[in-house]
Amino acid sequence: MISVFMFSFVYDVTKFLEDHPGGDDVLLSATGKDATDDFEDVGHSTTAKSMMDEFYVGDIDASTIPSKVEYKAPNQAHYNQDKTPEFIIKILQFLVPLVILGVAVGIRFYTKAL
Ligand code: HEM
Repeated sequence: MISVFMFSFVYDVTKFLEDHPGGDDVLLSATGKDATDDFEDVGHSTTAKSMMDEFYVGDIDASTIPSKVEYKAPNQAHYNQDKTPEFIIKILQFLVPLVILGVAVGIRFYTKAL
């Protein structure tokens, strides 16, 4: 049985797969999850909605729906891949441009003097 869950009801769409105007792939990908939003997003006609009675097999037992699990970011320190202490990186970020600038000014000064 290929069933989709919508509006707190279960529908068996096994026999409808080949006849569904939207194709069988959308029904198959909606199987085993709440397809209410997918169904609503398509903007199914009232004819489509009345057809659903044909495929109704039962109500969803609300007690079996898992409560929504909120994502919690793992509580771990920032991973420093190259193991270089952060303060050295900060000093280098400041020093490297200064050194480049110094070398550039030095070259300019030296070539001008010649
Ligand atoms: C028992 C459940 C369903 C029935 C009876 C049904 C029926 C229909 C019907 C009659 C149409 C033709 C257009 C219309 O009259 O609205 C249609 C189109 C469509 N349906 Fe369903 N449908 C069902 C479930 C679903 C689900 C769960 C999805 C998505 C996961 C879906 C996706 C689509 C798509 C993408 C179209 C094509 C829309 C278009 O080309 O404009 N349907 N369906």
